[in-house]
This record gives sequence, C-alpha cells and structure tokens, in this order.
Amino acid sequence: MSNENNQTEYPEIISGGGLMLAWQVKNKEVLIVGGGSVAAQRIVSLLSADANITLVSPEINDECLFRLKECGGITITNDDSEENQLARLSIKPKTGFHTFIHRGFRESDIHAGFALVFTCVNEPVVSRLAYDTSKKYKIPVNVADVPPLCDFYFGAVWREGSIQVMVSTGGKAPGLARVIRSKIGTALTESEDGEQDGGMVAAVESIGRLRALVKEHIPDVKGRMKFVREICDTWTISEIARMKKNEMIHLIKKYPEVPAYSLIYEETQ
Ligand SMILES: C[C@@]1(CC(=O)O)C2=NC(=C\c3[nH]c(c(CCC(=O)O)c3CC(=O)O)Cc3[nH]c(c(CC(=O)O)c3CCC(=O)O)/C=C3\N/C(=C\2)[C@@H](CCC(=O)O)[C@]3(C)CC(=O)O)/[C@H]1CCC(=O)O
Ligand SMILES: NC(=O)c1ccc[n+]([C@@H]2O[C@H](COP(=O)([O-])OP(=O)(O)OC[C@H]3O[C@@H](n4cnc5c(N)ncnc54)[C@H](O)[C@@H]3O)[C@@H](O)[C@H]2O)c1
Repeated sequence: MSNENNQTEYPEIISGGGLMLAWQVKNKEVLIVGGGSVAAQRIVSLLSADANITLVSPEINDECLFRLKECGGITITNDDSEENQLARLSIKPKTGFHTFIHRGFRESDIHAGFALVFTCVNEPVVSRLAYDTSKKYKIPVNVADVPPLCDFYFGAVWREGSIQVMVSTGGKAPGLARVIRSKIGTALTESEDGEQDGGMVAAVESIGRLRALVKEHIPDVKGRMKFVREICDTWTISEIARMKKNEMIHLIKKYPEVPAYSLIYEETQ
C-alpha cells in the first residue's frame, strides 16, 4: 500500500527521454539499405554485437567492401539467375556480414526473417519504402537522419571490453554527443590514482567471474545479490580488479559477511 510519506522516496518521472537498452542481436539477421559511410558505421556497430548482416546497395564504399571480405561474405549481382543466387546463398557463411546484394533496394528484400532494418541512403523515396515495408512486418527500423522514421536512434558509443556507454541527446545534438562521449571515455579510463589503466574493465570481468562462483555456491538468491552489491559498493575498483580466484573462494566462505579486501588478501597469503 502506498501512502503520501513514502511516495517521495520513489524517483521522479522526467518524460521525454528514450528507452536506453543494450539490444541483443547476436546471430540475428539484420538488413542494411545503402553502402556508404553511415552504412560502414552501422556494420562496425552490428559486427561488434555479433549480428548477421545482409546489405543491399547499387554502390558500396571501400570500408563496407573490406568488411564483406573480412567476413568471407558473398556478392549477389542483378545479373545472377535465381537458381544461381540460391546456389550462392546456400554456401554463404552463417555469421557476420555474409551477403551483399549489388543493386538498388526492392520491397521484396525485406521479409519476416529480419530482426532489424537500417537504412542509410540519401534517397527519401527509398528510405520511405524500406520504412513502410519494415512496418508491414513489424520490424523495428532506423532511417539515418530522419527521426520521425526511427523506432530507435543511434547514440555515440564508448566501449572498452564489456563496458559500453551510449550518449544520446534525444536527437537534439548528435555532433555534440560524440564530443561528450570522448569526455566520458577519458574520465572512465582514469583510475582512482589518476593513472590511465584498464582497472574498470578488469573490475567488470572480475565481478563477472565472482558472480558465476557465487551463483554456484550460494543458493539464496536475495542473499547473494546483497552480498555482490555490497562488494561493488564498498571495495575500490582496483581491489575488485585485482581479486584472484582463490581470494574469491575465500570471500564466499565469509558469506554473508563482506570483509575488507585487505583482510581477504592477508588471509590468502
Ligand atoms: C550519434 C550518432 C550515432 C550514429 O549515427 O551512429 C548520430 N548521429 C551522428 C553524427 C551526425 N549526424 C549528423 C551530423 C552532422 C552535424 C549535425 O547536423 O549536427 C553528425 C556529426 C558528424 O558526423 O560528425 C546529422 C544528423 N543526424 C540526425 C539528423 C536529423 C535531424 O536532426 O533532424 C541530422 C541532420 C541532417 C540535416 O541537417 O538535414 C539524426 C540523428 N542522428 C543520430 C545519431 C540520432 C540522434 C542521436 C542523439 O540523440 O544525439 C538521430 C536522431 C537518428 C539516427 O540517425 O539514429 C553519430 C555520431 C556518433 C559517432 O561518431 O560515434
Ligand atoms: N546519423 C548519422 O550519423 C548520419 C551522419 C551523416 C549522414 N547521415 C545521413 O545518412 C544518409 C547516408 O549517408 P552517407 O554518408 O552514408 O551517404 P553516402 O552517399 O556515402 O551513401 C549513400 C548510399 O546509399 C546508396 N543508395 C542509393 N540509392 C540506393 C537504393 N535505391 N537502394 C539502396 N541503396 C542506395 C548509395 O549507393 C550509397 O552507397 C544520408 O541521408 C545522410 O544525410 C547520417
């Protein structure tokens, strides 16, 4: 039951933002329409997320072509007979940027097998057709630079290891988003003593390993969540980062108590 007193403890709603998510596209099929510089950026983002890519465009720039070759992908041309196309498709690799369709976009290029569609063309009519067709199949779509035709916007992303930070300005200032991204990246890689190191990245990996062990050895879900949260809250990033497997095992034996890292270190020497 809510009452007037505890309502003030709940976060205030500030509407007008986007829903910030880490969309999982691993092994999912996505379609890119266009083969220019924005398409090349989309390819980098999508390959980093382990998606499978088909790209359709009458022209392709060097970077897109480089990615196609890097992935061992195949090119299907307009002159290919249907039989030939099917034969080529049956030998395509299953992952990465696997197919380049070398011609202008057609409505039939979009089908229910695609999880997402990205258009990066300078032809509004093509973008509109790709958008309408995606909507017909209820596929989420991003039309670069046309906010009303976007189910989701891109943002400026900073990434190191498993850590990803995205800056969105809600479509107001994309150029500034990339500047803010750089400032955040610099701030994040500075360790507590001002050194440039990967402490934060190592700490994330370390907590990942600890959580796997904790799940194995502590059956009480609420208790183990509180335990891991307390370690994250009370230990420094560099202490978390340097934790070794034998120290983790020793720490788990102390559950539900969370001692200082120095104690765990001393007791495991
Ligand atoms: C962040 C980034 C990610 C990425 O695309 O990967 C991104 N745009 C980037 C750069 C960039 N885009 C533009 C310029 C030229 C300078 C300028 O105009 O400012 C530059 C700067 C440059 O290239 O340096 C032109 C532009 N962009 C949009 C419009 C339409 C409009 O505003 O109406 C126009 C004007 C067209 C015109 O004038 O007609 C719209 C969108 N661009 C977005 C994302 C989404 C909102 C993001 C947010 O909330 O901030 C959104 C809404 C939809 C989308 O495309 O997803 C990427 C940099 C990150 C990186 O480098 O990693
Ligand atoms: N959001 C962003 O970050 C951002 C930044 C710069 C530009 N843009 C916008 O994105 C769009 C693409 O920009 P770009 O720099 O990649 O342009 P570009 O000219 O490098 O690439 C456009 C591509 O579209 C292809 N194309 C043309 N007709 C086509 C068709 N019928 N079917 C399929 N593909 C077709 C071209 O062959 C080319 O490969 C433009 O509208 C631009 O304004 C967005």
